[in-house]
Amino acid sequence: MLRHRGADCPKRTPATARMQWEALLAACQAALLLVAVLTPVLMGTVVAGVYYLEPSFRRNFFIAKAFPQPRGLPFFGNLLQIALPRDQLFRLLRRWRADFGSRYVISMFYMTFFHISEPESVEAVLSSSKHISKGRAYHFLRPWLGRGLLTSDGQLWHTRRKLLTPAFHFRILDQFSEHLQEHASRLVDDLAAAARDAGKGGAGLDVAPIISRLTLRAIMVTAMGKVDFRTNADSASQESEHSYFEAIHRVGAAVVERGVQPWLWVDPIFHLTAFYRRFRSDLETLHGFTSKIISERKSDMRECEEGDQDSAGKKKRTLRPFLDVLLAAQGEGADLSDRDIREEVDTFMFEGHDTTSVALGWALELLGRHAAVQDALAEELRAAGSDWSAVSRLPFLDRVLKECLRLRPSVPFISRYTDHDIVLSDGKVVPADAVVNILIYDLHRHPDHFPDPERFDPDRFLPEKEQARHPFAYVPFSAGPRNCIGKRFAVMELKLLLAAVIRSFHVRSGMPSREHDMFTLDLVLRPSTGVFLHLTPR
Ligand code: HEM
Repeated sequence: MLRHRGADCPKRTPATARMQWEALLAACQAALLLVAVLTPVLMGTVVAGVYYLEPSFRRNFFIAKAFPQPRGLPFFGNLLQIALPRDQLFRLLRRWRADFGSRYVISMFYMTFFHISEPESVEAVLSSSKHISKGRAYHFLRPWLGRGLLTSDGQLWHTRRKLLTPAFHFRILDQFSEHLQEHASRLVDDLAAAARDAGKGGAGLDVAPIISRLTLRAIMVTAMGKVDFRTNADSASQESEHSYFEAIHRVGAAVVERGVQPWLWVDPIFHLTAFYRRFRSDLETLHGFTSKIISERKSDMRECEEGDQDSAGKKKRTLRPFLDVLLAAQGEGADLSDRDIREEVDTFMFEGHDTTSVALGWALELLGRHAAVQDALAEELRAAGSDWSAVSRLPFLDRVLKECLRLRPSVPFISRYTDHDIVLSDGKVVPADAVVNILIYDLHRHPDHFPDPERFDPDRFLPEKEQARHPFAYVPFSAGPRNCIGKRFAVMELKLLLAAVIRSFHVRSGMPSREHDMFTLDLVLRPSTGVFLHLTPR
């Protein structure tokens, strides 16, 4: 039976309404009080739990007190200071170097990070065969690069490094010089065409995408054996190259942004974000691009297999380029799955083109600010002629390139986990199990080792000056057992490309004059907007 609702309800007088309102307020206050009491208790429990479970956090926290630290908040540490866009973050790191020196720490929650940029500590970390595990930032590269040479450690890293080192032997590099010279001429043609289209006005031409395209093709033709890229790529290939670059830029940015937002370190939380959906689709693009390179090379190799045997039908022992080394090792039964090979190809495609691309862009930009150095270099190149082996030995070109990589190191920071305590000469200790970030950008500006550090002066690398300097004051390719495996390749490529461009153009910079405003924090020293140059044919 239906009843009329109003019949049973007590009448709502102003007094009952006030009482209900007060009860509601009291309930809210109680709830707020509960939250206020419980939150610190909960946070305290988490912190205490982590400290209890992980004694190294506790130990490092106290040891770090000997180092200067930017003032942060209790519990959060410096977290809120680093929650910045990446270009501002780049400048913040420079300010911290100016304010706190070349050894300081920052913290986030219970974690401490040691920032170093002076040769003694850098040597202690890099020269050791013990501190070879990579820091936390590299974990975020794993979905992309897996356990390739850059991100792996332990026995796996040792085995792969041994397998791949011969792929960068100087005899192999000699074979590459012809390909690289072809690419150098192509770069000059592409720049000339783009400069004509861009005209003379404005900030000039953004050379970064043109150089990236060229260095990507150079690594594909040489290390990956993709010889069809010697000729002009068709429009489908150009489109997939373009998507590859865009995906690399976004994934690099995502890795840095994840690194400064600790809540995104937890995979299940990261996977809930829109950020992750974009990241996953970029990974598909990157992995699709490299898988195609591998499958094409596999079928090319099957076709060439017979030519690989001597007259007695035995396999010839030859030095092979990078991808062939991996595929041959797999064919001979090495413990290398298809996925392992793809992870190495992803690693070398990225390291092998993005580093050289930013290095060349920044070298041209620096020369575009220093006309006298540029003219002296052009004169040395003119006198040398076009023979590659002569170019590789030119002393001024060598010094110019070194100075460019000092001021604009392609890899501005690297990171390690320490294996054991490192006692520094002043008695301070960098403890075991700590994350040490080596700020190469700041190291190369240490005023004790590079007086008037912002001045562009290739003569800092005259032989007598180099010999007098601390060997770990200048490490653009890192140093010690985990140094850059592609250093010789990179130097050869950069010398050839730089020589070709300077022989063909007068270069003038179109960038803002304030140095640190041009960069954004990334895996490589990426420009915030582009690398703008005015190019005039010589
Ligand atoms: C200007 C060019 C380059 C610069 C400045 C550079 C710099 C570096 C640095 C600083 C590291 C150490 C990274 C770390 O410790 O986290 C490194 C490692 C590495 N580089 Fe390069 N690199 C360049 C070009 C290349 C090229 C052309 C290749 C490949 C063809 C390459 C492949 C690698 C690989 C695979 C590693 C990891 C090595 C290992 O951990 O054993 N790099 N590079």
